[in-house]
Amino acid sequence: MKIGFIGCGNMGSAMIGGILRQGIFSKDEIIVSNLTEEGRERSKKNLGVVTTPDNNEVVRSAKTIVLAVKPQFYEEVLDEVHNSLTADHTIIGIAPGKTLAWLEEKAGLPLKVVRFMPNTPAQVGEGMTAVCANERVSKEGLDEILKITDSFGCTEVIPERLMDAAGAVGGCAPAYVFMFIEAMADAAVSQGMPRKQAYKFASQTVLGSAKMVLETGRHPGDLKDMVCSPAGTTIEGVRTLEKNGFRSAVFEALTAAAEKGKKL
Ligand SMILES: NC(=O)C1=CN([C@@H]2O[C@H](COP(=O)(O)OP(=O)(O)OC[C@H]3O[C@@H](n4cnc5c(N)ncnc54)[C@H](O)[C@@H]3O)[C@@H](O)[C@H]2O)C=CC1
Ligand SMILES: O=C(O)[C@@H]1CCC=N1
Repeated sequence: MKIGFIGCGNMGSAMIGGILRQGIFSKDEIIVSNLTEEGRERSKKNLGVVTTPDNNEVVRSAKTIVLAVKPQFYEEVLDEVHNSLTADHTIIGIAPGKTLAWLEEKAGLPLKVVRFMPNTPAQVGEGMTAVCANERVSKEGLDEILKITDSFGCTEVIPERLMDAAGAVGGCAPAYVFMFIEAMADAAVSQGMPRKQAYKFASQTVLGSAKMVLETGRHPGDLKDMVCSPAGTTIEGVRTLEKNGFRSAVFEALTAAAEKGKKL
């Protein structure tokens, strides 16, 4: 086995999907544990990977271990497996608030520790993942790890102090974007557009706008100005968004998410 996942729900399966698609590891090089029979069956059926109910089996079988359970279960999982961990293991935490130092302390021995902050667009190969690692991870070791995150989208290596910011603008933000898409589509439906078509318009518009920011390198405000004709329709919408505190609402939402990350 090349890599093991303890827990495999939304985020674990999104990451494994990318790893398999890019051929980083094959199905029989990935072992996944899950508490529930249903979860194991889902991983077997959708991903074709090896599954087990035993978290220790994952640690005994693979040297790179991703902790893909909810943050609340990190401590009990590390308690459960710490006797199977060795100095040759690399553990990868993907939960907000679980720092490199905390993970190493709970693992109970000096070992290589990495943090990812991925997001669910990994499922379609368009993830945005932040990565940081402790000093035991060599440059070559980090390069191997980055091949994994690159398989499901873009990666940025960042200092650990920025992980909560990355959690807000990367990990959590798809939820806010989906809310924005849903709200735009609702408005189009209220104007008479069929629901399915409204989702297509809203989603493709978000995708295209994001692509413009990435590909032109132009300031988002500049790109916004390009859309706003004098005395036109768009600027009326901009006025309404400003009146309703759109930017401030987004600012506060990401700040709340980042602050929560610091407390977990
Ligand atoms: N969902 C998201 O958008 C993102 C999630 N994350 C982080 O990823 C981690 C996983 O989140 P999700 O995939 O959303 O959760 P999830 O609930 O979809 O998946 C967790 C899986 O772990 C299994 N599990 C629970 N306790 C277990 C145990 N003791 N041993 C083995 N398996 C166990 C559950 O049955 C479930 O299938 C969390 O720490 C979360 O903070 C990070 C970035 C984005
Ligand atoms: O809400 C959460 O805890 C996870 C972390 C980042 C996105 N989802």
